[in-house]
Amino acid sequence: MTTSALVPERAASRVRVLSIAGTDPTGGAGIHADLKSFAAHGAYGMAVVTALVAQNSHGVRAVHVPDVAFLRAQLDAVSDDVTVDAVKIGMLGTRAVADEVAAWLVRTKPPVIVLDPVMVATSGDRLLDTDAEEAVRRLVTRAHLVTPNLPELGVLLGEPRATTWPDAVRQARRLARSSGATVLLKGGHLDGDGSPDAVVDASTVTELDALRVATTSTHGTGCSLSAAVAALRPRRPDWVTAVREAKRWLTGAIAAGEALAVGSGRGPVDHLHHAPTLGARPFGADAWERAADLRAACDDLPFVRGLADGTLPIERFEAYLHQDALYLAQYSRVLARASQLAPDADAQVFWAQGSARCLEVERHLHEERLAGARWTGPADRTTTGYVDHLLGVALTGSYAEVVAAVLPCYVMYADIGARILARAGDLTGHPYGDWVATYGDPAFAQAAARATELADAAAREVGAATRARMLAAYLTSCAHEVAFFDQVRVAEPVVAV
Ligand SMILES: Nc1ncnc2c1ncn2[C@@H]1O[C@H](COP(=O)(O)OP(=O)(O)O)[C@@H](O)[C@H]1O
Ligand SMILES: Cc1ncc(COP(=O)(O)O)c(N)n1
Repeated sequence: MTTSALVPERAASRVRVLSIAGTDPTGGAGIHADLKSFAAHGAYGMAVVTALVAQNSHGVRAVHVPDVAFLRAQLDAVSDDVTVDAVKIGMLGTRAVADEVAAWLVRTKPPVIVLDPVMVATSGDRLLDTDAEEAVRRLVTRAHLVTPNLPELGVLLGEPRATTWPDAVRQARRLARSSGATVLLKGGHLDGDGSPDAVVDASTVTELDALRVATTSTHGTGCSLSAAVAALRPRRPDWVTAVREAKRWLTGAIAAGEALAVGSGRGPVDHLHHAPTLGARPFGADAWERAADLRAACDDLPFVRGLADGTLPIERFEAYLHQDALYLAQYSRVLARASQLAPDADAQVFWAQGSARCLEVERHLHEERLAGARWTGPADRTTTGYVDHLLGVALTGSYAEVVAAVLPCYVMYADIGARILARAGDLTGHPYGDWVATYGDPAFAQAAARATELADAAAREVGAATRARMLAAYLTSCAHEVAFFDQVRVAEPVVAV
């Protein structure tokens, strides 16, 4: 008696799908690709190994097929314990393996069986013994969907490989009629601008067009597609719906494959291309690197150099401080907005304290440095430009976008402050020592690090579109920071608006 007979069947939150296939230690094809494909479609993946394959993006080096008794033990270990909603069969290797899998299918009768009749890898290496072809033909009659490429279709029918798409579709019809399986005919091996596939059964042909992606990242495409279809089918009404969805996903995965930088031959596809924020670098580090040019531009500004060595004329410094005070009064409102939108009490407190601190600094600047009627003018164009950007994000953006927009003011000042402090050395007698000490202070660096952490956390909660808006808001703020440091050489006296 199996344990499954003792335990009542529970409703499953995810489709439980099993891959029976060979391995690829570089993760592009075989069970490794299948498991990624299952996960990419929200299914719970399992795998039984038919053959161990030493391969990479250049080709197959060696194949080891374990004894079929061990294969049977793996298969039974799964089916004795787990309800299998769908099975995907890939590389079988030998006739004995194909027959063992067929016998297991007869014993367990999985409700969805997808057979990828793997014979030759993209690299040209054989993955199926010639004397196993007949056993695979028999297996086709036990499958619900079979997914041959053009050469495999020819072998399954005992006919030459089709050279045109209409010929291939006719062959697929013959296979569907003779086997009773639905055929997913794959057109990846055709020449031309398209890479069409077709779902063919005894009475209907549904063609699915797709553009051919100009790439060498096609290792494991057949594995990934058949696995995706197997994962989807239990929760889709028919084969055409499941295949259409899987193919759209695969075309995107092929297009994103090269960016993975895996291997120097025919590389794998990116199974997770549709979830670009999954595994992405933390927002703060990513945005910081993308702003490298803007940050570098800051270092060469006469204002920054003059601040560091103390040669900046005092009127210019005061003009800057006056604009800074006007800026801080508005920046404080945007930090208060971040506090208002914050997802938890810790974040709410951090932004509220930041908001209050801005107002304190602004008051302090006026009292200490800008006493007298001279510095009462309005905000200039550079200041209003920055403030308008921040207030715009605060008005229409989500918490994550507001946090991204305010972040550069923390991190760029902490960075510049620390570097000016290092360059200035001893601040005794330095005309701008108080300013340098404020932003070079480790406490300010700590606040910048905490603001970055909160931006990282916010970015983890959002989708790709919002993350892109976060990045845009951040980089716009960085550009405004550069302009702000540069304003002293642009206009003197400051132009009021
Ligand atoms: N360059 C490409 N651009 C877009 N789709 C492709 C490309 N190459 C293959 N495909 C698609 O990948 C899937 C696998 O196709 P194919 O290469 O024919 O099978 P196999 O990987 O089994 O040899 C099919 O859906 C096919 O249309
Ligand atoms: C274990 C295993 N199974 C299948 C393939 C075919 O892969 P491709 O889709 O590149 O032809 C492979 N290379 N390795």
